[in-house]
Amino acid sequence: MSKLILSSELLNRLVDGRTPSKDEAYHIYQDADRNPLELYKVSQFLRTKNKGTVVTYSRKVFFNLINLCRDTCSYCTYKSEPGQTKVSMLSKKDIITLTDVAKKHNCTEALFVTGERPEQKYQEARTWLKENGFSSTVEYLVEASEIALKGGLFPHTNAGNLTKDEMHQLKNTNVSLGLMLENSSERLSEDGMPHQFAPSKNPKARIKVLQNAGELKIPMTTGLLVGIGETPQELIDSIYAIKEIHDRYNNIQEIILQNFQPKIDTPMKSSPSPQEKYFKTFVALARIILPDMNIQIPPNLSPGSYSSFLSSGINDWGGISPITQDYVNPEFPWPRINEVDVNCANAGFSLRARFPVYPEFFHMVNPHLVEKMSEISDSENLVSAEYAK
Ligand SMILES: O=c1nc2n(C[C@H](O)[C@H](O)[C@H](O)CO)c3cc(O)ccc3cc-2c(=O)[nH]1
Ligand SMILES: C[C@H]1O[C@@H](n2cnc3c(N)ncnc32)[C@H](O)[C@@H]1O
Ligand code: MET
Ligand code: SF4
Repeated sequence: MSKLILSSELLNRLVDGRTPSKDEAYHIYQDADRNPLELYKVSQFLRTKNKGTVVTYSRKVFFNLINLCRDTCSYCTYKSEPGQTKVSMLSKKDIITLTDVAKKHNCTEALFVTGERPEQKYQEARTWLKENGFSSTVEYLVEASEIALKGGLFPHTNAGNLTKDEMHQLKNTNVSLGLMLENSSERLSEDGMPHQFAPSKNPKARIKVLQNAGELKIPMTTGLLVGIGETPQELIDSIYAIKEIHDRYNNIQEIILQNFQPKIDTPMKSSPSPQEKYFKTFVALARIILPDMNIQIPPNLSPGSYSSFLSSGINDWGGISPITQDYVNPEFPWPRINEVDVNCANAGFSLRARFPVYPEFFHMVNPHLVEKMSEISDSENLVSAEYAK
C-alpha cells in the first residue's frame, strides 16, 4: 500500500472540520502533487458531511448591461471599446424584453454585469447614460434591477468595485452581489502582470469592497481566477484572505473557482489554461479550508469533465442560462440543464435549482424579497429556507 501522505493527526483534524494552518495547506498542496486521491477523499467527505448529496445551480439570464470598462485586465475579452461591434448597452426596453423571455424559460436569477465605471473613461458612456435618463452606472443598475424584480426575477449584480453607498442602494432590489477577488496577491498588478492596467483589481481595494458588503450584511459571491500567473502559495493565501473576511462578517455565500481560458487578441493569448489536476487541487483545498462554504465551478469551462469535480468537493454549478450566452467566456456554451441533471445523478448527487442567494443567507436579505422568493419556491421546487440548517 502506498504511504499515507497526510499524517493521521492532521487527517483527524481535517475530517473534524478544523482548518489547517497556511503552512499545512501548502504542504497538503505539495503532497497532493504525488497523491491527489487522498486529498479528494477528505474534501469529498467534508462536502457530504456539510452539504449532503444535493448540488445546486441557478437558472439565470445574463444581462450584459454595459461592457465599456475603465480598466484593462490582460485576460478579458468581455470589455469592449467604443465603435467595436460587440459594444453592449441595454436600454430599459431591452431589459423588459429579456426579462419576459427569461420568465417564460423559468429563470429566477437576473445577473447584471458591467465593466468597471465606464463613465469615468468614456464620453460615449456618459452620453448614453444621460440620453437614457441615468446620471451614473449605479443609477442604471438600480433601475435595471427594479425592472427585473417587477418582472419576477431576482437580481444579482456584479459591476466591479462599488462604493458602500452604491451597494446600500442595490440592497433594496438585489438578493446578493458578486465581486471576484481574483487573487489576493499585489504581485499580479506589477509591470507585465495581468492586473497592471486594472487598478480595481488591487486586492486591497477588492477586500475593502467585500468588507463593506459585510458591514451592510449583503451576501456576497466572490472567487478566484485560477491560472493567471499566480503561484500555488498565492492561491492558498487568497483562499485564506476570503476566509478572514467570512470569519469576521459571515457574509461570503459562495466561492467561485474559475479556470482561466486564453482568448485570442489578448496579451494572455499564449498562456495555457490551468491543468485540471492543479485546478482540482485548489477546489479540494478550498473545501478543507472552508468546510461549510458553498463552492462553485462553472461547468461550461470544463466541458467533458465537469462532473469529475463532484468528487473533489464542489456543491454548486453557479448560474446556467437556458437563453443567454456567457458573455465573459462566449466560446464556452452552457451545458443543457437536463444533461447536468443526468451527470449529477450518475455520480450519486441530485441537482436542485436555487435562488441567487443561498437559504443560509436569507436572513440578510430585504424581507420583501424573501417573501417574494417564498411565493415561488414551492411551485418551482427551489431550495428554500427549510434547506438551511
Ligand atoms: O453567479 C455568479 N457568477 C459569476 N460569474 C460566473 C459566470 O456566471 C460564469 O459561470 C463564468 O463566466 C463561466 O464562464 C462570473 C464569472 C466571471 O468570469 C466574472 C464574474 C463573475 C461574477 C459572477 C457573479 O457575480 N455571480
Ligand atoms: C467576470 C469574471 O470573469 C472572469 N474572467 C475574465 N476573463 C476570463 C477568462 N479569460 N477566463 C476565465 N475567466 C475570466 C474574471 O474572474 C472576472 O472577474
Ligand atoms: C467581466 S468582469 C465583470 C465585472 C467587473 N468588471 C470585474 O471585473 O469585477
Ligand atoms: S475583467 Fe472586468 S475589470 Fe477587467 S477588463 Fe474585463 S470588464 Fe474590465
